[in-house]
Amino acid sequence: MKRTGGTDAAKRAAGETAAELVDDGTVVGLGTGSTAAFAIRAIGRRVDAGLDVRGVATSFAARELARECGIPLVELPDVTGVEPGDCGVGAGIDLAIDGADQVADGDLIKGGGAAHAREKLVDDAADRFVVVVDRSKVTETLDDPVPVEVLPDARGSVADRVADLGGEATLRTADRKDGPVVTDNGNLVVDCAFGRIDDPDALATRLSVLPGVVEHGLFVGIADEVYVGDDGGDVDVRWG
Ligand SMILES: O=C[C@H](O)[C@H](O)[C@H](O)COP(=O)(O)O
Repeated sequence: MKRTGGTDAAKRAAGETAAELVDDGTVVGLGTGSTAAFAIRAIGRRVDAGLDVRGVATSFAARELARECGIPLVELPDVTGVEPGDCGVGAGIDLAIDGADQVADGDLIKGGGAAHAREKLVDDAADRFVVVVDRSKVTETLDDPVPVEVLPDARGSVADRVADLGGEATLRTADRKDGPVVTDNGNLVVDCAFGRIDDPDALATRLSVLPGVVEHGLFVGIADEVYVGDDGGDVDVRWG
């Protein structure tokens, strides 16, 4: 679920500071959401000024924004290898910059924009994954609902299994669409409320093995640093 407390000034500070980390001649993972968008626009301005970079988009929305900003794009298999037995021989992703919905002790909940499956692929493949958030996202423990992308036919069975785990699943719908939200991958999202998540790693493992789950929004042990922006334009680097 999206937290709406953060200001644009704080998001801009985090996103634009992280965009300065992009080195010439590298491949950068381009995150999804309003905070990552500040980073994408800043990278676009650096490309205009001569930066040589290739981007790997984490969603349809990130791809459209990167195109608009003039960032040359490649697909994930182009940089990770695509032939059988060839995985990992490509250039790889040097740096990924992406937002989050909640951060506690360096672990994340993502997927407020239903993009977490591809985000996890790209962010995890990066040598360095930098998260960009405003202060409203940082909490002591994770306790927001966890977005879970499911195969459409599995929405009921996953909801039942989530209940067995002590959670409550709600099929995500959108304000301006009849019916459920459909992800970029053609799947559905159930938001699973567990209350306070004391052991995110254990919950991540339990969710991953449920039949029909494509990907969940718990990012445990994946982030290298979290750039936390505030309204005054300062950025605090945590868990680095
Ligand atoms: O699916 C969407 C992503 O995980 C976003 O990175 C996340 O929702 C944060 O977005 P925002 O920066 O707009 O709060």
